[in-house]
Amino acid sequence: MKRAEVYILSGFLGTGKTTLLKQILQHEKDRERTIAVMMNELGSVSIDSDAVDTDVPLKELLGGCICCTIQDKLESQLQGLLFDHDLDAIYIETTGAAHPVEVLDAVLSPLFADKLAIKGIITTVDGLQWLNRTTLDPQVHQLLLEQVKHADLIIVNKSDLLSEAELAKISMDIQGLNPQAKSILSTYSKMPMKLLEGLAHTEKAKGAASHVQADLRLSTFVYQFQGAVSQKDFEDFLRALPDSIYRIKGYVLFDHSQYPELFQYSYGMPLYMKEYMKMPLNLVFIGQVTDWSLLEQQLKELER
Ligand SMILES: Nc1nc2c(ncn2[C@@H]2O[C@H](COP(=O)(O)OP(=O)(O)OP(=O)(O)O)[C@@H](O)[C@H]2O)c(=O)[nH]1
Repeated sequence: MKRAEVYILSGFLGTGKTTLLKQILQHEKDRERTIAVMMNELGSVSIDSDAVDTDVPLKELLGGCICCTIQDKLESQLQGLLFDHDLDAIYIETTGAAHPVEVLDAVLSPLFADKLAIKGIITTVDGLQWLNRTTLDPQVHQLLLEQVKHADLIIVNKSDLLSEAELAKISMDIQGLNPQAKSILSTYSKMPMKLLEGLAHTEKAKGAASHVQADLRLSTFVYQFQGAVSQKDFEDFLRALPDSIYRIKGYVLFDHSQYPELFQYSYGMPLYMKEYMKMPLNLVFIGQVTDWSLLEQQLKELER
């Protein structure tokens, strides 16, 4: 089954996300791929939707951030897109206020996570703002750092407004924060499109060796249980998990029940909610993990 590639465009307000999206859409048009766009804006009126041609399915999520207030809306819109179109890729432009972990969390609903292939997070940075970042509100400053730390590709934009020395300083800062990501200097968010095609978020996570230096980038993993497991064994498995796993959610069927439970786990805290119907037994993981194969093995053993 073809999975729709998912690209998340992150970056603070006004850093060049829409400018980037326009170029990507042109590139996808040239490649004749079927794509959809989701745009999230905090306000109740869409500002950037003109950037998207009318022949590209576009879902707008207005009036809140996908990572918090309008998660449910995102889930139903994504499900609608997947149902109505045979998509090659989905581009999600987030609000500048979105945290990358929360965006991934919002996108990966256990109902359809197995139909998506998360390809990566592309973060745009306004070079001048980056240099002056310590003058920002501390929370905004922290968010800027998180958006860079968790990116797979970083576009240091608006380089026309900076000197060579300033550009060198920014590149050093950014590579220091996230040495694994590719970072490029750009004006008007221009980038070689082969970088986009080279992004491989999940695949990279599967293939890499586990002993390499801790990877700051996020990766995701979806496991599908074939049947029921013991609750005690499942809880033992949870207790042994490393801190680098931020989030798990999905449906787990225990051998003493008829229907699965909705399972939520964030930063070490598990929560169960009874369901009263059959649900796909998908478990979605989000973390800073370079090799999910050990975890996959442990999950398989729970089913024995
Ligand atoms: N000087 C200069 N301006 C740029 C560059 N890239 C983008 N801009 C301008 O910066 C402004 C913001 O760009 P957008 O692409 O709308 O940024 P955004 O991240 O989508 O903004 P939000 O949707 O508000 O979060 C626009 O007026 C762009 O024309 C650049 O490299 N240099």
